[in-house]
Amino acid sequence: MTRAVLGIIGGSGIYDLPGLEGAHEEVIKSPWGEPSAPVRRGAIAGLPIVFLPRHDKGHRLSPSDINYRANIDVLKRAGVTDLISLSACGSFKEEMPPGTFVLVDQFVDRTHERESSFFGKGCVAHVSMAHPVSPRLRIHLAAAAEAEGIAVARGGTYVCMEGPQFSTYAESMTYKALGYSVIGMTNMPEAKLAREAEICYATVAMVTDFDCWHPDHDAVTVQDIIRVLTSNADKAKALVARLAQEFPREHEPCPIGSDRALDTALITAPEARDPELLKKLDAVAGRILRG
Ligand SMILES: CSC[C@H]1O[C@H](OP(=O)(O)O)[C@H](O)[C@@H]1O
Ligand SMILES: Nc1ncnc2[nH]cnc12
Repeated sequence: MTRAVLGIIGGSGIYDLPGLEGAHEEVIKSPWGEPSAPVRRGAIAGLPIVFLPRHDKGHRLSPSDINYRANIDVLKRAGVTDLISLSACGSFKEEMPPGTFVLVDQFVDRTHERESSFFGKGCVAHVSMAHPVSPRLRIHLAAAAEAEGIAVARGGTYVCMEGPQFSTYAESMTYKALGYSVIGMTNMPEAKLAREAEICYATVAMVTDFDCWHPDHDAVTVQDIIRVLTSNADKAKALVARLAQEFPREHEPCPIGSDRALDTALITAPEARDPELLKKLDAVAGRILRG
């Protein structure tokens, strides 16, 4: 049995997690470079929690400047088994207005300027991303949201754009026509890297705006987003507190195998592997490489 450690990545408006018992900062070194910030470790209702603000305090980092590999690597080193991303997003659905928390179950990756894999030359791996979100985490999140009286949508597709500019009207209309639910700039490659690191991942996509497609709403601005962020952030913190109270203390095996994703992914023959890359993979792929 593995002890559950819940990781929380705070997005826009969530730079701290108040209420962490015994909270302390920990600087964790990563061979993948600088993470966004030191992690903040503590507990809620006795459940170990590791918090990382992806834009750092003061929102210093833009989505394209975040070192997603270092972030996931340090969370893995910190022992995180289950990871929740708290993210602001725009909505393409009338029935998902600002204030709605969308428990997305799919992602579309339209980013193009980010390192999106731990693997590559000297150790090639292809993990499945067919089902990118842990169904178990979504169930726990839905129960916690219900208990807190938070309006949730159970399922939806999050399209991740590169940014930092918001979408054009044509892009927004296209995403809407394609049936996507929400848009943001950060959950890819984060979700892919979590899968490679065998960490179960789920997103709470917290709607702040209708992007720019809605005939009755102006095109989104950061000022509009900030107005909604504060109340979303308060609800998110209540959600996390409730989730932690109810969360199983032993990591539950993932029904879709997110926590064993590398069992079927490595293709490079042992004798063709690059020792330098293997060293960097010590945390992410240690389970499978050490055998
Ligand atoms: C401040 S609006 C745009 C910004 O907000 C979202 O960030 P996060 O996912 O970290 O909450 C969105 O992805 C953009 O990065
Ligand atoms: N409309 C939008 N597009 C991209 N990222 C966002 N984050 C919050 N709202 C957004």
